[in-house]
Amino acid sequence: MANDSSFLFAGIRFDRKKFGADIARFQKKDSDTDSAKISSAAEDEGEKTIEPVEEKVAASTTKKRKRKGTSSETVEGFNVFRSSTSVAQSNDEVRVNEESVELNKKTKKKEQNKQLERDAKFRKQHNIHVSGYNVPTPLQSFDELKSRYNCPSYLLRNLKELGFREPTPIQRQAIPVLLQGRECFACAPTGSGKTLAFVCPMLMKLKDPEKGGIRAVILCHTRELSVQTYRECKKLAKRKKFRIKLMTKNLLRNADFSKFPCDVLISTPLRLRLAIKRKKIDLSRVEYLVLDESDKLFEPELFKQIDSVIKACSNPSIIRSLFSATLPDFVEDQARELMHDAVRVIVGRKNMASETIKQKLVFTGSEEGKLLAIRQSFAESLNPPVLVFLQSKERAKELYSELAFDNIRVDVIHSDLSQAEVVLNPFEQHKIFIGK
Ligand SMILES: Nc1ncnc2c1ncn2[C@@H]1O[C@H](COP(=O)(O)OP(=O)(O)OP(=O)(O)O)[C@@H](O)[C@H]1O
Repeated sequence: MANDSSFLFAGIRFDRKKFGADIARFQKKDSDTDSAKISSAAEDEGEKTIEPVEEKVAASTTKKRKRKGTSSETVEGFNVFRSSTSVAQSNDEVRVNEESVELNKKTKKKEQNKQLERDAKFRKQHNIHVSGYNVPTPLQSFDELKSRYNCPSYLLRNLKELGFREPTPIQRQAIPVLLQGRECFACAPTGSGKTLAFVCPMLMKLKDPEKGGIRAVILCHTRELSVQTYRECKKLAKRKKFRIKLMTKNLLRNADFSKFPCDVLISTPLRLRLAIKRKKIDLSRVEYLVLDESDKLFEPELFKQIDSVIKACSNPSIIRSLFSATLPDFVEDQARELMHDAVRVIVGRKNMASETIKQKLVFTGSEEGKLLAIRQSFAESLNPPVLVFLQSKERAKELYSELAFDNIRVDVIHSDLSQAEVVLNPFEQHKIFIGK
């Protein structure tokens, strides 16, 4: 229609001088008057509005042309087909892209499933049982510490020098779990290498010595165990200047904990609790907390001390781990309350002794029967060195006094004896050693 009207008005001249006042009036009224309004004004005022109409028409034609111009590329001639081809092409491309993404996803999923199967098979082979979300692949060898986790060379060298060729089952699984930054509660038999399973990832996480405060805490339920853990730590950290400290009585009494350069602190719960209460030791920077022999640590008499240590380690990104030879249900319940998204790793069967230890249950009928059975075993089959564990120090003392009069080399160890009185290596002495 606009084109038609432009034809109608073509060639007509408009005397702007003559109709200047009217033009001004119209412009004042509404500068944005649309063509409909102008055309109605043209109807009212006849010739007067011809030029604006012409202008508007021209403008609208230009606009239309412009619009046409913009669309003409796609509408005219072969462009029509070209545009539809390009749309089809881009649709094809999108489809192909989607298909390849889908394929990639499927291949990835397949590969993941295969890896899960391989992991399950490997765990079965090593008697490792895990539960928890997204448990990392167990270690095939210590070399994987380098290839998968970029383990520093000092640590690999130390492992080699200590003669550790292959990781033990607990090490195979607990190390990757902790290196992934996951919390972990682990249960593996006595002597299965649990210490290395938590010290190795701890040293890797700490990377380098730092001065800012205590960064890792290992809690052990007895002084003897804490000394042993301290020694293991020192051996593994050789060639790296980590400040590894053992919380001794002396340290507790004399140290200025406000300036305490320490990367790793090893302590019993009672000493650490005293340091928190009396010396205001700051544990808020601790990134790594290990509860070793956690079944003992969670027993009622130690629980209060553990609780205050756990509360003092207030760093929100702390990684906590529990290691134990047995995992009673009450410990597991407490561990679950304490930890977030933890992985449970059990080697062998839960609460079972090592399969390399032969066990025998002997029915003796009465208390006296026990003594008789022990004497009989010594006479028949048990060759010293032998360790005899008893429930309490009273029972240890009793058995010692009974056996001391027999013709055998026997010694006793319990907490009433001073460190000087304790002979620490019964195996060198070839004795029967009775202890609590
Ligand atoms: N991968 C390994 N290869 C060979 N020996 C190892 C390995 N890991 C640890 N050991 C050694 O095995 C012994 C027992 O290790 P460790 O004391 O850590 O066991 P554990 O599971 O903590 O025992 P416990 O429950 O009595 O504390 C140690 O002498 C340790 O040096």
